[in-house]
Amino acid sequence: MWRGGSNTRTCKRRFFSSPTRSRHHRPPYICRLHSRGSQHLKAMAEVDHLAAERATARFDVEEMKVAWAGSRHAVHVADRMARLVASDPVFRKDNRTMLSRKELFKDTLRKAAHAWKRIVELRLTEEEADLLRQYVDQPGYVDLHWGMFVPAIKGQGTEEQQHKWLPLAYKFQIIGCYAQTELGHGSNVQGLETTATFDPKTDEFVIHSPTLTSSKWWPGGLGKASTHAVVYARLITEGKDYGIHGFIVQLRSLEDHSPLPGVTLGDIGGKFGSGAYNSMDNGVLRFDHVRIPRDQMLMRLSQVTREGKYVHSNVPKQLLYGTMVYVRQSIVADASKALSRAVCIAVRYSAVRKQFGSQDGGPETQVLNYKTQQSRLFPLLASAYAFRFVGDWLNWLYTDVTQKLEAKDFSTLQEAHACTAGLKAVTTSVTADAIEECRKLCGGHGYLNSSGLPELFAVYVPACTYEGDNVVLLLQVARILMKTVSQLASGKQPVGTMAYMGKVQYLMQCKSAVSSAEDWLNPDAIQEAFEARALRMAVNCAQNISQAASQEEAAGFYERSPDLLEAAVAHIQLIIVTKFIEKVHQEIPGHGVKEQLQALCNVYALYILHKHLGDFLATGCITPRQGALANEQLGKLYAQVRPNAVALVDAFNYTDHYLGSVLGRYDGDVYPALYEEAWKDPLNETVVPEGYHEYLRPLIKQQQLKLSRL
Ligand SMILES: CCCCCCCCCCCCC/C=C/C(=O)SCCNC(=O)CCNC(=O)[C@H](O)C(C)(C)COP(=O)(O)OP(=O)(O)OC[C@H]1O[C@@H](n2cnc3c(N)ncnc32)[C@H](O)[C@@H]1OP(=O)(O)O
Ligand SMILES: Cc1cc2nc3c(=O)[nH]c(=O)nc-3n(C[C@H](O)[C@H](O)[C@H](O)COP(=O)(O)OP(=O)(O)OC[C@H]3O[C@@H](n4cnc5c(N)ncnc54)[C@H](O)[C@@H]3O)c2cc1C
Repeated sequence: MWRGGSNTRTCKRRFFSSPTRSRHHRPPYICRLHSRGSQHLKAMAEVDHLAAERATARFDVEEMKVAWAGSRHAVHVADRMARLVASDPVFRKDNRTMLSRKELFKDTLRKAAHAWKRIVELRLTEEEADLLRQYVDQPGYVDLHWGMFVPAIKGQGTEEQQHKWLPLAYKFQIIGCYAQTELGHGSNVQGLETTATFDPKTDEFVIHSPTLTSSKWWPGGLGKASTHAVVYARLITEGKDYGIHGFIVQLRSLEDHSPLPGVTLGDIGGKFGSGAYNSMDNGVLRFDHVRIPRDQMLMRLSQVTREGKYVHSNVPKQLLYGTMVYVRQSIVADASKALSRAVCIAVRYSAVRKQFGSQDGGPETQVLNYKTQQSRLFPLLASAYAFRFVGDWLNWLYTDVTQKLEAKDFSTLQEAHACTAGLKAVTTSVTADAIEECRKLCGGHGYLNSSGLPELFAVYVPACTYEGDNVVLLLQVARILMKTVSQLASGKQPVGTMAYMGKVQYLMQCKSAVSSAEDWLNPDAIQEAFEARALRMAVNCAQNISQAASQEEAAGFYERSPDLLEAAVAHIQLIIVTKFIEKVHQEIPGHGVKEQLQALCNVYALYILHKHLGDFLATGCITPRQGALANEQLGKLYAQVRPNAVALVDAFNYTDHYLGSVLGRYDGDVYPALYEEAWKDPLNETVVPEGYHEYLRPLIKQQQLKLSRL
């Protein structure tokens, strides 16, 4: 219907020699087809191409929305904020990938200012304001201002410092960022080089970048927007280096935004993908003996007295890393958002897209009906739900640990570190790979910017690196696992998410009782297999490290680090599976909702088991036959998910604006939208492209001349 080949050919001839034309003077063929497209769009606007899919759902979608969002209130607020953003033309984002870097950055400033205006005008609550910013969906300096600068002051500043700085930040009288990473060091925080030397004569710190590699490099919001930063630097007083501490440093004038004396700063340059994270002004910063008052050192954890004496409060020094722990837990929640967006696009489009299957001109097969499509897509759908629930749990853990820390109980600090680091690493790696898989699941159209997937990938993929490189974070988890295994012999009972290791005698020798595919639907069977696999992998690593008797323990750890990574992943996957099982055990209202979540939980667990079958077999937790039965059950579960798939992504409750994808439209009317979108590209502003007269015409003429001479 839309393959108007003959029209196109005629018109191309007609305009071959015409000069460039603006979009407002479209050639008739474009206008004709285009207006047909618009009319069609209008006529079809009320047609729901996915209605048949929605009709097959065997559960109450509205109640699933509640299960996904966490409460009826959460659904309501999110819905209101999403619509507020979607209906406001300032928040338009469909042209983002076509903007130059400068235009994109200015657009980000405009959106941030407009969002703030709306927040103030409408007197939005903190919860509403956070959601509004989320739905604006454009990385920018505000993410770092609210996400790291404010939390760093809250977590590491004294009451007095909070009292002074937070009201300024809350009202945007200052804009802040988090300046930790340097050109030479990011992962190794203790290796940072920037210095903060106390000068008792003036009661000031002198902040200095002694080398090129000590230049701050990467902080978001630093390049162009921030007036202030929390800067991490080596504290030197009385001639002694006391290691890394945080300092509030003003960078730019509050009058004209020019850098203060001794401060050199700018943007570090374009990043991966069009649009995407280029809206963020990641920056470079150097200090040349910049002086700040002593009371701008964040002094909650340790202090420097007027005389220059260093005093460390009686708290673990790792509390300095508290802001990173906070952000890592929020990144897990973000993973489920990014993953669910990609999956929503791929599921809806797979239900619309048809290929093959008809020999006689009858209807073709929806690609969602292909078993291969299901086996690639449904585990990702299940993972989105799994990450959502483990994210909620992690948020609870973080809040609980924070309350304990307030009461000077540091016993759960290690648990918080291991869970935030490990879950951040696993969920971001899976999500980044899954977005790319969703792009492939959408075939050629997935590669178009208008599918929304390239930009989502480009925005998301640095999450595998920022807030801690995923490998570095998993090695932290592995270290804690090794410590826990080594303590088992002394009878110390592990707690929290490590508690299962206390069942070492049983888990090291247990054999799975599964004898049919259905047996794998028993959560106890799944739990036991995952616990045994994780523990056996950790114990194997510990034995291998200790057997390298000639080596220091650290050298053994280094040698075995690839295996340790896998052991850490197994432990984290166990946590995700456990939290999903616990969620499904709760009372969940709504017709069919619990059954669907149960099915997704089983898909998630059995998919991981299938994917990592080598681990399960090598550690002897299950037999090859039991592995085959798990795969058989997985196939049955996919068939169960199939009629519910579209409704399961509808439950994410995303507006078309937030999804930003012509393939993921709620109404499934994909083709006219794709067609319409193509004409918006700046390259289509003229029929004859710029450069034709300089390069194409002479080339063609030259060839014609050569041919005519033959
Ligand atoms: C819908 C889509 C949306 C997408 C999202 C939109 C955009 C959102 C915006 C996001 C913006 C992102 C901005 C990014 C910001 C940043 O990246 S900030 C910089 C982050 N940097 C890092 O994360 C650095 C990583 N490195 C470290 O954390 C540390 O260097 C290290 C690797 C942990 C090592 O630390 P070190 O001090 O050298 O210690 P170790 O010797 O390894 O360990 C000593 C003991 O300390 C314990 N420990 C380590 N860390 C912690 C911690 N955080 N909390 C508690 N305890 C910790 C460790 O276990 C050791 O314990 P013991 O063995 O008992 O001694
Ligand atoms: C988009 C983006 C935004 C950012 N925003 C900020 C910000 O706002 N503020 C800020 O301070 N920083 C920010 N960062 C910096 C970020 O935190 C660091 O890039 C990150 O912590 C990784 O450190 P690195 O770059 O030093 O990587 P490296 O450590 O140099 O990593 C390079 C490679 O070495 C490997 N590696 C490193 N150490 C080990 C080890 N011990 N064992 C095995 N392998 C190892 C890594 O796995 C990786 O493969 C941002 C980065 C990005 C990409």
